[in-house]
Amino acid sequence: MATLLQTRQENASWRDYLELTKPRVVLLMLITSLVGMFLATRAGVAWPVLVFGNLGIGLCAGAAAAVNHVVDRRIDSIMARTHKRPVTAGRLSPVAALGFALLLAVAGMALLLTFTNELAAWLTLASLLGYAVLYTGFLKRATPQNIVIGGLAGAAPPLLGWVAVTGHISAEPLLLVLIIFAWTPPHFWALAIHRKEEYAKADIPMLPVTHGEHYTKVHILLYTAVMIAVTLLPYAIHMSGLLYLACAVVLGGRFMFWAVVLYRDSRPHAAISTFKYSIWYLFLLFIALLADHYLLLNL
Ligand code: HEM
Ligand SMILES: CC(C)=CCC/C(C)=C/CC/C(C)=C/COP(=O)(O)OP(=O)(O)O
Repeated sequence: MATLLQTRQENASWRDYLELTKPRVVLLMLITSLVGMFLATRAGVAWPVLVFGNLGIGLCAGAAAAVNHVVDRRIDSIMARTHKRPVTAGRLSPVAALGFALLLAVAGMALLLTFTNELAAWLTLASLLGYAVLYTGFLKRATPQNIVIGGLAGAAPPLLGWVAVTGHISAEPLLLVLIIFAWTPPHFWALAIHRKEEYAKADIPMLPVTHGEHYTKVHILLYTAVMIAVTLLPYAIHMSGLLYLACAVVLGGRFMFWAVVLYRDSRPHAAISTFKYSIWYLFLLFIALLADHYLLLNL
C-alpha cells in the first residue's frame, strides 16, 4: 500500500494539485466575492481583508473541490470529460488529495479567522461542507434537484465577501446570492444536456437523464426568466444604478436568446454554447455591478 501511494505521487506534478482545486471555477467565485467586498462599503476595503479574505475563501473553495475529486473518482472515471483527472487517473492517491484538501481548508480558515471575522469564517466552512459533503456525498447521486439545492454553496461567495468586510448579513448580499442561485440551473443543465449520455452511463440522476431534454429545456427557460427578474432587483432597491440596469438587461436578453435557441434547437451546439455564455454572463454581470458602484460613488 505504501509503495502504491509513493508510486502514484511520484507521477504527480504541481499541475495535478492545481487541477484538484478546479481553479477556473474558483477564480470566477473569487470575482464574485471580491465584488461582494467592494459593494459592502462606501469606503475602501482594508487591504488585509481584501487579500487574505479572498485567499481564505479561495483556499476553502479549492479544498471542497479537492474532496469532490476524491469522492467522485469512480464516476469521474466513467465520463470522458473527467476521466483524466489526477485522482481518477491514478496520478494522485486519494489520501494525498485528502491531505492536500485538509491543508487548504485549515490554511483558509486560519486566514479568515485572523484577518476577517468569525461569521465570515463559519459561513465559508458551511459552504465548503455544503459542496464537499452535502452535494458531492449525497445530493448528486440522490435527486435531479441536486444542483438546485447544492447550488447554494457555489452561490455563497458574494455573501462571504460582504460579511468579511461588515461582520454581518444583510439583504443586499443575499440578493447577489439569489442571482447566482437562479443562474446555476441554466449554467449546469445546459452542460448536462450536452453530456447527457455520460451522466446516464455514470448513473447520475441529472435532470436531462431522469426527465428528458425537453423538460430540462423548459426549466432552463423558467430559471433564466427568474434569474433575469432577480437581476433587476439591485436597481429596484437602489443598490445599483442605471449602468448596472442597462448591462443586466442586455446580458440577460442575450441569455434568454440562448435559452430560446436551446429550447427550439435552432442552432447546432446550442447546449454547449449556452453553457459557455453562462460563464461570460456571470463574469460580466458582476463586473457591471462593480463599475456601477464606483460610478455612483463618484457622482
Ligand atoms: C452546484 C453548482 C454548480 C454546478 C453543478 C456546476 C457545474 C459545472 C461543471 C460540471 C463544469 C465543468 C465543465 C467542464 O469541465 O467541461 C462547470 C464549469 C464551470 N463552472 Fe460551474 N457549476 C456550479 C456552480 C458554479 C459557480 C457558482 C461558478 C462561479 C461562480 C461556476 C463557474 C464555472 C466555471 C468558470 C466553469 C468553467 C471551468 C473550466 O473552463 O474549466 N460554477 N460547472
Ligand atoms: C467555500 C466555497 C465557496 C465552496 C464552494 C466550492 C465549489 C468549488 C463549488 C463548485 C461548484 C461546482 C463546480 C460544481 C460541479 O460539481 P460536479 O461534481 O457536479 O462537477 P464535476 O463533474 O465537474 O466534478
